[in-house]
Amino acid sequence: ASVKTWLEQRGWDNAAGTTRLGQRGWDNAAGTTRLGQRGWNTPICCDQGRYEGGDWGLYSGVGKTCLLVRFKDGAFLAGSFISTVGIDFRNKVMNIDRLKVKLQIWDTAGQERFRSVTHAYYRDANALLLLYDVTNRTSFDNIKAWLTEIHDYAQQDVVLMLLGNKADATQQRVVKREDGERLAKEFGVPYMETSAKSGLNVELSFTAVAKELKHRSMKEPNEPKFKLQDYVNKEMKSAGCAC
Ligand SMILES: Nc1nc2c(ncn2[C@@H]2O[C@H](COP(=O)(O)OP(=O)(O)OP(=O)(O)O)[C@@H](O)[C@H]2O)c(=O)[nH]1
Repeated sequence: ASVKTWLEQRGWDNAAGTTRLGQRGWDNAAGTTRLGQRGWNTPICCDQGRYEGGDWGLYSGVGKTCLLVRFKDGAFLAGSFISTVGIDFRNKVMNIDRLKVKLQIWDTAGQERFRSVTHAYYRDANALLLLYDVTNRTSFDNIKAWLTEIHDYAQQDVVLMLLGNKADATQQRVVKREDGERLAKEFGVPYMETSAKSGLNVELSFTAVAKELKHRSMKEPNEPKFKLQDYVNKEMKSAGCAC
């Protein structure tokens, strides 16, 4: 969709095509604007999926909350696992291309019993971070079903990223990186492996999504298209990452 269409789909008026980021809910100098309040930029971490038969399974524990806490506070939530109830919100201010941006991030519960709640939220998301757990084959196998679900319910041009989390757990790994890459390629979504425990690619994944959204809203007619996967590859390469 054109930028104009994209903005209109989100209820922004762009008649003159001249409005700028600050007017669109990107954080201002006072740090008071909330993207989420304006229908903006709300990546969700989610892990639900559907078995072939069509029933939903339980996909709790892939590390959504830990990834978010790592991103927001730079820490790893070690110890006992407390499952998210319903939905949780966290805000984080980032600097994107010299602009201060506040993201509102929705952390969804992975348990089946909360599915109707979480379902309602991803329809309004501007971006979705879709997680599986590299130590849990079922969580990976159900990504296809989850992508179908996104196709059916999320906004048509939602920004997507597939993340294989728990990459630090080398001993327990059952899903190869190549499998994740292949699946991402098949569905045309950017992909990388992350670790909430070590911090691997956590900042990068959120930054890449925020950049994509910012580029979409700010795009000048002659500006080249921002390519999320290229950006991610370049950043990983320059960090010397063999991941
Ligand atoms: N080794 C390792 N463990 C992780 C990582 N991320 C999360 N965990 C562990 O996985 C378990 C579940 O993490 P959560 O972040 O609570 O999982 P969740 O996906 O939010 O679960 P729900 O809220 O039930 O949907 C916890 O015991 C974490 O310590 C990671 O990157 N590496």
